[in-house]
Amino acid sequence: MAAATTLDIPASYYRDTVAVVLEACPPLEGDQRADVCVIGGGVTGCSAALHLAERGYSVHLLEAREVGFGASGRSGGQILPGLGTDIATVEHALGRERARAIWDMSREAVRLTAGLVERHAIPCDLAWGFLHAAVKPRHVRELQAFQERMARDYDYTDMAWLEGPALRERVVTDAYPGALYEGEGGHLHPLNYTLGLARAAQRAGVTIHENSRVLSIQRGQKAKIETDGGSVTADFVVVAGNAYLGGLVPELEGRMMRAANYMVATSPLSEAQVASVLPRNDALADANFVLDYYRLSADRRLIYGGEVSYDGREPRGLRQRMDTKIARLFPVLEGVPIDYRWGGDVAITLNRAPDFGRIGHNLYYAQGYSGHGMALAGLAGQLMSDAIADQSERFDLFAAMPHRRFPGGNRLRTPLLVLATTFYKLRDRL
Ligand SMILES: Cc1cc2nc3c(=O)[nH]c(=O)nc-3n(C[C@H](O)[C@H](O)[C@H](O)COP(=O)(O)OP(=O)(O)OC[C@H]3O[C@@H](n4cnc5c(N)ncnc54)[C@H](O)[C@@H]3O)c2cc1C
Repeated sequence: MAAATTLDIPASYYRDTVAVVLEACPPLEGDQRADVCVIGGGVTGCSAALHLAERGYSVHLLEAREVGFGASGRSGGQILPGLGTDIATVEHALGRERARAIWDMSREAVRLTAGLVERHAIPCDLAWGFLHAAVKPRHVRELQAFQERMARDYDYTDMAWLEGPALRERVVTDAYPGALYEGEGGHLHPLNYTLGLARAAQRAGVTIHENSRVLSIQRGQKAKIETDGGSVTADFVVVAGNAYLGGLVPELEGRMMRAANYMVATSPLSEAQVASVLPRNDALADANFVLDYYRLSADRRLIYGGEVSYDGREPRGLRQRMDTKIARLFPVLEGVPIDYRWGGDVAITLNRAPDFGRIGHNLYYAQGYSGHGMALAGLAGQLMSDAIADQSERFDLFAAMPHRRFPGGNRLRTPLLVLATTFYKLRDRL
């Protein structure tokens, strides 16, 4: 019998529209044994667990709170090719050939997402179409150069530059001088997607324990992963705690910064309002460094994200600012109530490329997607599963990306990031 877990996720539109019920996920008790212990029940951890179980490994997944508690259950739900960083950063670090392989895998990540949704019949409202919108003339030049370069060097041609009436057919506002349309991008209900992966993992034989925060990992030929209720002894460990990991793995501290990002969901829009906002149901992100992004939900709410905070506290006047932004973009939505607002933590690396790696011979991790992990996290899970099964070539390609620690240690890291982001916010205004 399926038993519903109590979703201990901060109030959000996603939480109120959960459509996937997991088998019971009781807290870990006693001393257990598994081939692999996965730490973290977001997309990274659930995908790793699912792919490992499909390869025949016995897997225990330990989640500190509830599956989807982290970024995966709170995200904007946009699934996009590419990385959180510019492809030029990858080329600079690894050369054109490896950058090309990584770009191709980022596209594969989107296809993998769609494949998982289909194969496991995950009810997550997957829809296609994405607009990368210029806010100022500098963005127009940058996006057009990007389109040209990706077609020339990466055979990525599924993009169209839109402006004027062609753009207004997709987003009905005068705010953008132009936008790059990508047919390969799309959006979904991120919490239902994450829960759907977890349910598929359970069906493949994974044991999931919620309310089971890992407190320590004793390293060794076999690792012992401990919670306050029990332990799992495993040949391999997959660390998928991302922004929520804390100091569990000292080697990972300082390799990413945690920043909160905020979202609101309006009341459901009328058909007429939808036609005056996003008539083709695309997702959109603007080209600012501190970007705004939005899409429609299946029940026609505008799900709008933006605004950052580094101290975990909601920025003052958040709701008012979101209201103003929405009304400025779409005057037709002025006065439409905001029914929900919530926040979640994003893990940002210094170069904004994802950070994959192996510590010792048996601990794997993937983190720091820098706000671009909805599709990549699924691929990361699959690549960690491949690597554990001795097929590490593709995982190693990502792991080759060099990462520096944030300067300043624990005390100075946050102020430095705030300074850097303030600089980019100012730049966004130019
Ligand atoms: C508001 C917001 C909007 C976003 N929008 C987008 C978007 O539109 N498109 C996009 O591509 N990306 C977006 N992202 C980023 C994307 O959601 C993440 O990159 C992705 O979900 C990361 O998945 P994950 O599984 O690695 O981490 P998470 O989903 O954060 O999962 C980590 C899990 O590990 C658990 N955990 C941590 N430590 C422990 C421990 N010690 N023991 C046990 N469990 C532990 C946590 O409780 C958590 O559930 C957004 C993020 C946020 C916060």
